[in-house]
Amino acid sequence: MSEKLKVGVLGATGMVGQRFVTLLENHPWFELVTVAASAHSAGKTYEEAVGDRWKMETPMPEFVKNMVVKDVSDVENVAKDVDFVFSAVNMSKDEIRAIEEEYAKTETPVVSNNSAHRWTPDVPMVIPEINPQHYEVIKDQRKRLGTTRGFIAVKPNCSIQAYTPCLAAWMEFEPREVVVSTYQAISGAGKTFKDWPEMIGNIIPFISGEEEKSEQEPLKVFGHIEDGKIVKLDNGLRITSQCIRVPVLNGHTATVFVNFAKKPTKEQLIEKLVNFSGEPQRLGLPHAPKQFIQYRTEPDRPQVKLDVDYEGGMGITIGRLREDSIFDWKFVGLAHNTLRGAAGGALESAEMLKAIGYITKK
Ligand SMILES: N[C@@H](CC=O)C(=O)O
Repeated sequence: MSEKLKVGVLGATGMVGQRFVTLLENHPWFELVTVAASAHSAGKTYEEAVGDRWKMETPMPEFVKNMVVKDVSDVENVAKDVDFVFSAVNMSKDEIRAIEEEYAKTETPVVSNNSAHRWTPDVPMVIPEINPQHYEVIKDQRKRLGTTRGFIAVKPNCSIQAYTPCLAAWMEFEPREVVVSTYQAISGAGKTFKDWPEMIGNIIPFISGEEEKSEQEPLKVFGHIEDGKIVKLDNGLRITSQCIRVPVLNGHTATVFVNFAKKPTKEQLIEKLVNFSGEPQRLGLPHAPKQFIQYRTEPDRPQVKLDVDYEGGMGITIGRLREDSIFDWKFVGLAHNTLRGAAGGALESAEMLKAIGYITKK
């Protein structure tokens, strides 16, 4: 492997930013050289800026402690030293849309965890195992932005990761009506039990904007490119959801009911799940799970404590697939929300973008 690509993390002090920092320690292809955050953190060392707000299970990596945090709004100053950036900035949606475009216009690719650009029609929203073909729209986005190298790519919401891969694996059976309830960990809100003690022994039946994302984002992931824009799937697949915050640190669980146009057998469904793999597996990307979806036959799986870290938090665990009295089939899925569902998913996307030539040395 030639020289590593230099990367910056925008919003490096928040929970997703911390996850990026942790995942980038000793990355074989990428070297973290710049951390950027709000003006309040700028000028401090990373260790000082984070203070007692370090939320990862492992200690802060030594290599980042003395890096001086840059002001994320000082776009030219951040962009000059990096080949691309990960974005986990914490601003209003309008501000995020604007600043991510500013970075792209400095010819710096942006791989974003934020939702702000998910519905920009020429911005690919990719789960690399499912729809890497959507990266082709980057050439149209570059025309709009007037760039030759810079672009924005995003990943979809964490809440969809425990069931969208199943629907992808089962597309030939034509899933139609899907009813989902998600049970979402508190790290999805950037919190631990220390800073959200109200969640101990509690359930909150509302997560702002989450149900719309859970219902609509899979349709863009399953969409196609038409005239330089991604058009969402319109084949009769409809998803309805309820999203609930539960007292779990990491791991979003989903209970799912599905009707199909062509009802498959249980054996067919399981066979499709366990054999589902994509370009990340074929290319052997550093953060690609070897087995993307595991199926557990025990009646009490998936369990957060036993399964959330499957394949380093990048795999999905499915269980309890059984016939339903109203729908065709029902099952339970689990995905790690800050790994597969956030920083890990964005990192796998960046690895894919490098492997297929969209992110290169400046
Ligand atoms: N919006 C999500 C983020 C994913 O982890 C949530 O609140 O859980």
